Amino acid sequence: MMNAHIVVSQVNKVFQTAEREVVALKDINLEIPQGQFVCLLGPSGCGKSTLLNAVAGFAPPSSGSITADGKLVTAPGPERGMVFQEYALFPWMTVADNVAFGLQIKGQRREQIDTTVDKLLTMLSLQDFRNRYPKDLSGGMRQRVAIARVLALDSPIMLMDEPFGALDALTRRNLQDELLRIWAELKKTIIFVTHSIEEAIYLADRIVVMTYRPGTVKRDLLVELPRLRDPAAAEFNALKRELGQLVMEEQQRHHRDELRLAAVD
Ligand SMILES: Nc1ncnc2c1ncn2[C@@H]1O[C@H](COP(=O)(O)OP(=O)(O)OP(=O)(O)O)[C@@H](O)[C@H]1O
Repeated sequence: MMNAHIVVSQVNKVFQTAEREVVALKDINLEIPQGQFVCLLGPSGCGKSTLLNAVAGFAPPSSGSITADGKLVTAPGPERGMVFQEYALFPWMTVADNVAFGLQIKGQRREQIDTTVDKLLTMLSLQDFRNRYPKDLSGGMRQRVAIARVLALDSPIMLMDEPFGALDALTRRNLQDELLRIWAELKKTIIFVTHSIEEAIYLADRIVVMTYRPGTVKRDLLVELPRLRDPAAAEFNALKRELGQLVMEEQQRHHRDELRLAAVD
């Protein structure tokens, strides 16, 4: 596909530690069209964050290439916004100032910044919290601020590393619904890392299951269920079982690997 929004081509990533070499990514090829919601799924250690960080431009691949909008990724860029699991807010700034920060850096005019900030605070139900500081917010609220901050930059691509991992189930579902609504409205391309099978099926157009060491693509499938999806539906559960089997195989590899390493120590 020539006009894919993100193209990951023959990407490998090797970490060299004192004791050994870890092949975190091996022969990864992905073409992600504009507007697709992709979940990277797999157990701990299978290279999901490594792949996301490579697309973000934080840590380049050892070999292979990544392009976004046809341009080679060599560093972080404004067209790729990143949301981390840790909320990464400035503690000394209010909610509104945190959201405005990136726009100030860009040198936008005050009125324009205020308009954008108001719109985003409304979109994420944060209007009543605009003058609060991060420490006075719940985890869910903080993550809303982190999402608003990335949305302020209006990047066509959003990269999300387990953004809801630390939240309780209800808050998590709430933010998932919010994210789906925003995604449908703004038509962003999203790469979302999770180790939750249910979260991946609930959110994604496409799920890429990864293997553990080396990190390769084990399964790349489209989720055709209509939204909003019902986790209690039979099709949802059939997919959950299928993916559960795949993820479990990799988890067992992880476990065996740890036992083997413990035996060597
Ligand atoms: N800086 C590093 N140096 C050495 N090894 C690393 C480094 N970063 C990651 N790794 C290894 O690369 C592999 C992939 O790690 P990565 O963090 O991408 O996995 P992950 O799927 O995102 O897991 P998690 O869900 O725990 O974050 C792991 O085996 C990890 O130990």
